[in-house]
Amino acid sequence: MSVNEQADVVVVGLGPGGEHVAGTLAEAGLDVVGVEAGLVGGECPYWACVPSKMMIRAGNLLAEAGRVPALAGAAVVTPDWTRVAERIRNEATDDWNDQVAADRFAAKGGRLVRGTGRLTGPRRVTVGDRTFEARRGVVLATGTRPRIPPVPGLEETPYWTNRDAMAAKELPASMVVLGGGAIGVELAQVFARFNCAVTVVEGQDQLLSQEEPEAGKLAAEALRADGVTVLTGARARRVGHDGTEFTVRLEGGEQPLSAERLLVATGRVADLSPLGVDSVGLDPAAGAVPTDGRMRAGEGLWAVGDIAGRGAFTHVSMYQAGIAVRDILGQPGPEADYRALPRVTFTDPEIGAVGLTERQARERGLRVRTSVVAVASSTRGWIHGPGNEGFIKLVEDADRGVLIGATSAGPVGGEVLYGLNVAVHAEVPVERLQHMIYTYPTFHRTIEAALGALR
Ligand SMILES: Cc1cc2nc3c(=O)[nH]c(=O)nc-3n(C[C@H](O)[C@H](O)[C@H](O)COP(=O)(O)OP(=O)(O)OC[C@H]3O[C@@H](n4cnc5c(N)ncnc54)[C@H](O)[C@@H]3O)c2cc1C
Ligand SMILES: NC(=O)c1ccc[n+]([C@@H]2O[C@H](COP(=O)([O-])OP(=O)(O)OC[C@H]3O[C@@H](n4cnc5c(N)ncnc54)[C@H](O)[C@@H]3O)[C@@H](O)[C@H]2O)c1
Repeated sequence: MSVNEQADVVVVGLGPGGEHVAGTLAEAGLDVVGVEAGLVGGECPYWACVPSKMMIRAGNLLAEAGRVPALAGAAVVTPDWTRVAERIRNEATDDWNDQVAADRFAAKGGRLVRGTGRLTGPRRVTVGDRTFEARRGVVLATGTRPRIPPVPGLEETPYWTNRDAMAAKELPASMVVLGGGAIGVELAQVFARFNCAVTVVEGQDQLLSQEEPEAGKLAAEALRADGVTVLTGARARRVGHDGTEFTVRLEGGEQPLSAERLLVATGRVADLSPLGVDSVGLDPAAGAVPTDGRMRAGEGLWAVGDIAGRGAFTHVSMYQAGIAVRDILGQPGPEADYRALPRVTFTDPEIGAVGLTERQARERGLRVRTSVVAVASSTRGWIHGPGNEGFIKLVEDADRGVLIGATSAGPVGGEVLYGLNVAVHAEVPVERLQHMIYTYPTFHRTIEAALGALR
């Protein structure tokens, strides 16, 4: 009979959230087992945030060079994807090898167990033929996988997900992107800037459908300026592949789209059933693990990151990890608060947002004042010239006189968002924001103009 192994805490999944929990608890002196089925570090460093932002950095350089003639003379650039692919392989992912991360965890005192973990009861995780009993409890941090929509024919084709796109040594000549959310728009723009003919097929009426309509419109204009064909309100009816080329037939469309590659970027799902959540009384068919403000999902059970369903972002997973760590160590601190949840889509222009959209605020029955001011109308935006597209949109709870949402789009729009993030998080009265000194001539001075334009 095998004897169960003991630990203080077992963390299942070592993406950004799980790695942070496991490493911090191990450093604090707990006996921590970290279970990882893939690479220590998870999606973000190997197939998501980091390599995609390296691609974007490269694409933005090309675009900036294209603005030289208007402002500074002449520039001839020759896009070469091999430089991007090499940087991702050599600098970002170590050729998709996680030894450095595994060693880092071991150096903190953690015990790495490679394999697929499964809950087999309260405080119990089984990995292959080993079962671990966690004295303090189990932390679930297994992230998400791409959601593949049930479009007839799609499953039988060699479609790409983000993983294939991040590992591409060469770019296809043409690509259809299914889904115009964060992944779809970021990668569509990069690929187009490296001369791939891209078509984005988005089911909703706007790109970035969870953001402000102005954000979706701006993203569409930016993509079109880079030569991307943007189809909104468009749904794939059937997908095929003849060994060389994809065909995508759209609902109501006559001519099918054809392309060398098809990237599916239609959201993410958490797979709770194989995780054995039913063994602790949770619903395996649910879309996420429900958690309280301390990231508790039950007795001796916590969940952090994408799997908690409160925003699929690395910064959310790290934030929740910090809260779970405090709770496990019995340390005081505030509970999770998502009022000022920030996100940035790293297109050019960057589109950052925090808190509620105008529509979400109105749906909550709030009395709302809003404003939208173009970055180009600010001194800095005007000086910047080509590439100055963008805007600040503010959403104010008029009864309380505080901002509850904002969008910052433009050059470094994600950085400019920071001030708005503070305002929403700390509930700084609009009246006080209006009487602050804003450095001249910065992009963020558009915030001052937008505060004055609230109606
Ligand atoms: C293309 C792309 C770009 C992105 N860009 C950004 C960005 O710029 N900024 C941002 O904030 N977010 C971005 N994201 C989202 C970000 O990658 C995720 O929110 C983040 O990785 C989630 O972290 P996590 O800890 O929840 O899980 P993950 O990173 O998904 O890691 C989960 C880990 O658990 C492991 N695992 C799963 N099941 C088991 C099991 N049963 N047993 C053991 N191990 C298991 C997996 O192998 C994986 O390593 C991007 C995502 C994509 C796809
Ligand atoms: N910069 C960032 O922070 C960043 C970048 C990439 C991804 N991410 C994270 O990863 C998550 C996943 O990204 P994503 O782009 O896959 O998801 P998403 O939810 O952001 O967007 C998916 C889009 O696909 C559309 N869609 C769904 N089914 C469709 C269909 N059958 N046909 C056409 N369109 C369809 C949706 O309407 C939606 O607009 C994001 O929600 C985000 O949390 C973050």
